[in-house]
Amino acid sequence: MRQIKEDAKKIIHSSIQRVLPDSAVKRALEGKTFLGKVIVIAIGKAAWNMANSAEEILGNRIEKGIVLTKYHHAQGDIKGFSILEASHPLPDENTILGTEKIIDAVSNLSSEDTVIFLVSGGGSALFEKPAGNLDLKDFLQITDELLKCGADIVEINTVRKHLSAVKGGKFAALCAPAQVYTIALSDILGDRPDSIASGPTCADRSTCEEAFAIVEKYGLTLSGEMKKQLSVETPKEVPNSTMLITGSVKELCFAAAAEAKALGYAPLILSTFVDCEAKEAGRFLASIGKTIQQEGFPLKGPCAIICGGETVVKITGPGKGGRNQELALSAAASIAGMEDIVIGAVGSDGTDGPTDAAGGLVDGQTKVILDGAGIAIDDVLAQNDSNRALAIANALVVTGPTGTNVNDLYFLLCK
Ligand SMILES: Nc1ncnc2c1ncn2[C@@H]1O[C@H](COP(=O)(O)OP(=O)(O)OP(=O)(O)O)[C@@H](O)[C@H]1O
Ligand SMILES: O=C(O)[C@H](O)CO
Repeated sequence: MRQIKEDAKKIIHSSIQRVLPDSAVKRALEGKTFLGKVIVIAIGKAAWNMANSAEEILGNRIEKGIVLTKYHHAQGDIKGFSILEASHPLPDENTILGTEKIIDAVSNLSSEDTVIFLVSGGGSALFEKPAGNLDLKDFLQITDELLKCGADIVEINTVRKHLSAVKGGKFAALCAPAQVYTIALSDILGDRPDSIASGPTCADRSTCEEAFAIVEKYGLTLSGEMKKQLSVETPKEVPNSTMLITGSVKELCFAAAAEAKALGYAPLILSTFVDCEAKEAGRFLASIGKTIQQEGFPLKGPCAIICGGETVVKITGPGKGGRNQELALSAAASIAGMEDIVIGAVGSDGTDGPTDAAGGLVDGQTKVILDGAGIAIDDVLAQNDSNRALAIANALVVTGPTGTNVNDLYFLLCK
């Protein structure tokens, strides 16, 4: 059992290392020529790594650079860059201050100048200036409601784009007449460009009508000013902007499969679009493990079933946890007592919900340990308290900020 867990840890570590954005950003910039001034703006959880790679390629060509990332995600100074940090997943004053500095840096440019925009997931919370007369308080309220209601990220961002002065293509308009070249690391299933960090430089495909439908679907609270801003349509064309997507959950799954194979497990990538409730995904993955061990298909052990995605959680309790921890804990209930099986769920960014863990790694003993401690998994899930339970069962995965952000990896290893 110990070996299979060690193998699972290697798969987590190696797959995340292989999807760091560094070499992809370098490839995207190598050999490119820019006429006028070059301003580099990097936002999101992977902003520091992306900016650092841009600096290695462009060096003194960069007139000004700004990184705006999550607290504790910057890894030091980068020559020519201001390094700013702010709160995630809920914005704070530093979000708005940082965003204003970025707007200043791209104001008064000419049509010969270029803004290189390096964008990664987390950018929606980190890069924000409220539209119209909205303020930070309004954003805290609506973001909190959106994150707790069970809406998926495309829905969440449809609402945020209409309330923001920089999302949904509006940042590209602020850069005009300069050209904007966006290099994006995708944490959106299917890589819809205008949803990645709410598409600050993309023509927005979402509409006011869709935003109001989401408000109604989840019963969100709107002030008068929010209703007014939600009725203002986002740009449907951004002629000064081009975009390249350099990485996504697909690469994370391929990397996990390669490492599993190297460790002697026959890999099968089952889905890169898992978007159901976290606890349902956990039970489903466990059911595949049972099928393998009892029926011998779709693979015979040793094998690895690999999925990527972003599940949702409807927060109903006061506990502490995250999507991946909830998935892993739910899987633990279903594989209780089984041998030679582990199930892992991790966020590639290294943070799962408002916790210090990246996710969970469980086996047949996890529930046994929790039973022994008098902890019932169903109660924990009802309280959304997966972090505490997995800590007690020694089943947390802790990586710290990884420097990348391409959704979540779910896998099972079976012998
Ligand atoms: N107690 C909890 N249990 C389970 N999930 C939680 C809990 N508290 C918050 N969450 C979930 O955590 C998510 C936010 O945290 P996280 O940073 O992991 O999201 P993210 O998708 O990586 O963010 P981004 O897309 O902006 O990079 C929300 O979807 C929220 O539903
Ligand atoms: O920041 C965001 O909006 C999410 O991470 C999706 O990119």
